[in-house]
Amino acid sequence: MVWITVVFSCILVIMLWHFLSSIGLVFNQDSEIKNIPSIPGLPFFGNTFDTLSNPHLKYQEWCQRYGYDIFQVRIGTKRIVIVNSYDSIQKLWTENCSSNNSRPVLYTFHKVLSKNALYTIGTTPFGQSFKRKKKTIASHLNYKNLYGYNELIQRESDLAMYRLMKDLASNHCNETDLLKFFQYFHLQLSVYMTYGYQLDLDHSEKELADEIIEVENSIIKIRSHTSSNLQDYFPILRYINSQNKYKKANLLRERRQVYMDKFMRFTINQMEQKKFNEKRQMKCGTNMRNQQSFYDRNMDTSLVAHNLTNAKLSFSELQSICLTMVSAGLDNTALNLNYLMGQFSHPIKGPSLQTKAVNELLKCHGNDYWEAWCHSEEESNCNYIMALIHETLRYFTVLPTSLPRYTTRDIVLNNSVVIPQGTTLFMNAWNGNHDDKKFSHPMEFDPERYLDQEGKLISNEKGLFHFSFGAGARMCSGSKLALKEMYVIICKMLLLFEIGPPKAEEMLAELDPNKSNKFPTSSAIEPRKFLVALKPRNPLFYQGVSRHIQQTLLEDYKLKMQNK
Ligand code: HEM
Repeated sequence: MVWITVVFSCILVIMLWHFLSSIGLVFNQDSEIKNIPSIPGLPFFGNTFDTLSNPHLKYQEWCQRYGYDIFQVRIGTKRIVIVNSYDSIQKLWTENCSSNNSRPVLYTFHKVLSKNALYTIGTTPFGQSFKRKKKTIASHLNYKNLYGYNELIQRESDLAMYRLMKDLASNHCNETDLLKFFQYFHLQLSVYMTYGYQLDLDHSEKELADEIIEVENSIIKIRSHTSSNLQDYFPILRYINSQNKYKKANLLRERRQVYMDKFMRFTINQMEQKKFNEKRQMKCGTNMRNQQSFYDRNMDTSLVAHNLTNAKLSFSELQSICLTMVSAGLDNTALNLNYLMGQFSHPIKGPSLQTKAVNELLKCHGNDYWEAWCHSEEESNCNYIMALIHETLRYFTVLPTSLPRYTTRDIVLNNSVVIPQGTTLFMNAWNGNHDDKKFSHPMEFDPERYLDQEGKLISNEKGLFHFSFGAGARMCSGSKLALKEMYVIICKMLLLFEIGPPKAEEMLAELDPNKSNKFPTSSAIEPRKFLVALKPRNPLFYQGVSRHIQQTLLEDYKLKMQNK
């Protein structure tokens, strides 16, 4: 009798197991890829627990411990190939760029957070829609188009600097955390470039800017490759406490929708208003142009205005591009700039870095502070500043595991190993950027590594100095904008300020990105808060800049804000 019950129970368990796996509730594990070493892990969980926090460091450790440069891990049901060394990343990402040009579709992000398929370009799987979106953003952010934004970048950076000077004066304190300041600058620029919308950061819209920064930052955390999204890898978790789990994601989506709709409505209204004004002008012969601010006159160049009238895109594709423009560089650009300010503020190495940078910058502009101030947005012609930027991007590696890739064809490595179509690849950008076969003393911050003996920026045939913007077909589309923003802001910060350490030692920047990472489970490195002390480098020039901005830009800016 007992044995009948046992057999019957076994059959029931097997049937239940079969049924649950068929609906994806239990283990439906990807099979091991042949000839690629596997890192030993636990039954059922695989390597999940080892990779929840600072995964790039774990991958680096495995690379050293097992001597494999490319290996596979298993996170729950999914196999992931991790690529670690500079050479292998370059080979896989650039030489096989048409085979690894997609992104994995993940349950939480693509099916829960991004209802209505509204996700950024960086998370869009390969296909016709992706191609249309990528082409549009690439042409908006290419050198030629960005050149047209020089005047805007000049104005916005001047106004941002003026705001900083005013804040320092009104707080009667020369110590500050610059992260928000850089985020505001990027946000104001990208919102205008996207929608022709000028955020009023001095008055009513500071809260709106803070809301955008907070929501976008929280979404980045939800998007972490593994740790916060275990339900992507363990389907059964999707059914446990699902209401609560997705509440936060849904709330963020709704909050995001509010400002995205606000900006879009604004541009559509402005375009209609413009048509109406043009008709009126034709009828009455009045010229409205003189009463318009710089921002009104140039709003036609915005991405939305341009693509609403030359529509090759669907409306949801246009929204997806807008989302990318608002969110993609907001943290990345600001965090890199802030990290460099931390390097500058360091009591030992910081002063010599700054002196060299200021001298080299002035040399490019006939040793004239004003020339350097007024022309920094036109050409990024100071090699040393460019080297500083690339070293910051390399050393800090804000996205240490980059963005995941998904293979659309088989990739054959060394004529023997096949990475099959449909495999997820992670780039260990941290390891590639700190690979001592490519970068000598990789854990030293040394901008000179990017300069040749004559002090010129080392040219790299493929423009690949590091992997901080990714590589290959899905490389960052905003890299030129990010470089330009960083260049202008670094020049202006250095011309205005000597950047020093704060009084309190505990508020000094920690320069090892891994030691200061506030969120080791997130996909981006975000250092803990630190302060820098700012002192006018050249007090006469400092006063002059303040007067110049008041006289030349503030009137126009106020006109725009009054007309809003
Ligand atoms: C310092 C600032 C930035 C860093 C470090 C950065 C980094 C990255 C990285 C690592 C990727 C993934 C690349 C790959 O898979 O190979 C990426 C993708 C992307 N980035 Fe950036 N980014 C920055 C700024 C920006 C800005 C300012 C924009 C636009 C306004 C932008 C737009 C994009 C887009 C559209 C993609 C997706 C490309 C694709 O999937 O084809 N990024 N970025």
